[in-house]
Amino acid sequence: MKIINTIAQLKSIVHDTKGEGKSIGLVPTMGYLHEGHLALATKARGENDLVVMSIFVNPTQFGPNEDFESYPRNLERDAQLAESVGVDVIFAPSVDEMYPEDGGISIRAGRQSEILCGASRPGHFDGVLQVVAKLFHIAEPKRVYFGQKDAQQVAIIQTLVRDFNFPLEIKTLPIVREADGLAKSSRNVYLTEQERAVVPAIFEGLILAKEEFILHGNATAAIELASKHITDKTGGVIDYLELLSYPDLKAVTDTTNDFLLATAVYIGKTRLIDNIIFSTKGETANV
Ligand SMILES: Nc1ncnc2c1ncn2[C@@H]1O[C@H](COP(=O)(O)OP(=O)(O)OP(=O)(O)O)[C@@H](O)[C@H]1O
Ligand SMILES: CC(C)(CO)[C@@H](O)C(=O)[O-]
Ligand code: BAL
Repeated sequence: MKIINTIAQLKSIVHDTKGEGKSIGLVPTMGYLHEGHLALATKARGENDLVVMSIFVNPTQFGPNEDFESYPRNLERDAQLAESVGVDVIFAPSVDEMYPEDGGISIRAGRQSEILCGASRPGHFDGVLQVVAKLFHIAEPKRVYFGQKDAQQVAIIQTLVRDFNFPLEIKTLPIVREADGLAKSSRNVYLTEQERAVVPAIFEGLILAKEEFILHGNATAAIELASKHITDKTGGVIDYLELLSYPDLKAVTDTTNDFLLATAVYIGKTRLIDNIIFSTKGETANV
């Protein structure tokens, strides 16, 4: 496995790979890898000739009071894990390599970014689109792999690919969870032992809400049930807990087929997100 830091190095590898008629799978990450990331890489390994994983904590998607500086980083550990699942190339550029000067051109995410995480993190999805658009151009992947844990991110990137005609396929994988249901996240390392013990209640709350909604069709009651469960059990502060149609992220109607039940919860200073995507019959939907 190669670890490279410059765009020129990656472009050269891409040029050679494409010249041989081989396919490239891209797994964009911010590093500090866990089984969620490794599931994406494993899937990519099975479907592409060359697997490129980017590891880049992208400053343009963090707000001024967010955790850009403290976000966990450990390239050595990440490299071992990535190699163990067959990643061929880690692309780990510096901030200067990706953004050579201030005041360049940015992308503005559309309607789907005005709600959920986009409402509490203004500009976040503009930054995500900026970096993924660059990665798509640099790595020229045939397939790009994202986790459903960031369901709003997937929906917005699908819109980017459609509206800007990127010649690639977005592949989405289900959320990988700890044994007690907590969604795996690099930010879980921020949790104290006491916080870690109570956070499975976030997923429990989502399940309660989903079951309530499937049984009675009352979104407000479902959300109240989940909010109460999560607040009572974790002592956290709910940033949002909403039921929307997926992937268009609009208010649900009688004709909605796939639902996104999504939440963000502050546990102390740590902001955790989780969601369930399901169909009218309650089955987990393919996204
Ligand atoms: N538990 C998970 N299951 C499946 N995919 C995941 C999971 N966690 C992250 N991913 C996916 O991995 C990719 C990289 O995500 P990222 O590096 O931000 O990891 P993360 O653990 O979500 O970090 P954090 O939530 O702390 O920002 C994204 O496509 C994301 O959706
Ligand atoms: C897609 C991504 C790597 C862009 O920085 C990031 O938002 C993430 O890790 O989900
Ligand atoms: N996976 C989402 C990246 C972020 O929180 O900025």
